[in-house]
Amino acid sequence: MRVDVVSIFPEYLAPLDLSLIGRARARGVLRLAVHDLRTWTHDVHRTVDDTPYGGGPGMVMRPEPWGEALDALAPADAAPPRLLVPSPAGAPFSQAMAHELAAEEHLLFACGRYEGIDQRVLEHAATRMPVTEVSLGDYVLFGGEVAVLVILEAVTRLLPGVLGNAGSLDEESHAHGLLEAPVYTKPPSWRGHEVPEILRSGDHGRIARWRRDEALRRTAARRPDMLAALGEDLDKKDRAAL
Ligand SMILES: NC(=S)c1ccno1
Repeated sequence: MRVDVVSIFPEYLAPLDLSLIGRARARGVLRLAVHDLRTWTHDVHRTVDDTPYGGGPGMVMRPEPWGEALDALAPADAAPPRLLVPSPAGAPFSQAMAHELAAEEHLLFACGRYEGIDQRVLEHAATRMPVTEVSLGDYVLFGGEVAVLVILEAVTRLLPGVLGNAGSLDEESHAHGLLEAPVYTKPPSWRGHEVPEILRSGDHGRIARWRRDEALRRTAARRPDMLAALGEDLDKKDRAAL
């Protein structure tokens, strides 16, 4: 997978050199490049923003640098990337979207700052590539860079060969519409707290059932919306756990 990130603070993306993402890059599983938007400015002050039409507080990111950046990174003679623009006004990011993005060949992230990017940049981009405004949640950040770190971590870990134990993906939260069950390791007793006996029984059938029941109970308590979405997918044993 190829990923390009455009930002006025490329150093914000430095964590993408670390840990499992850094290793995926070193192995060529992820070909990632971070670009400074000011590369595509031409004035002495390398200006990327201006006052908003219609008045109001703050500044808006000018369309010209963005237009040239997208022309350079998504040339008309190449397969178009999927353009992702982190924004509080975006569609909610989810594990399902992470899986969708993990199947893409080329992702292009545009990190907005100030009051945002001139809307015509997204409108023009949409004439030649898929554009998705995406939100991590109902809150406002200084810009899109932190959201890119989160999204890229969620996506990269789904790429083949990145996680040492791909089985981890099967039981984790949101893998099958439920929150994951609690996990335990040695010692069996710790400060008066015991590991559930079932997990030390060696009975893998009963252990699997216990984990499913715990996941159902946790989901019912913390995310009833997720449980409701499962609807008919719950069988009699599932309903008995609730
Ligand atoms: N909620 C998100 S993703 C965001 C981006 C910029 N500000 O908030």
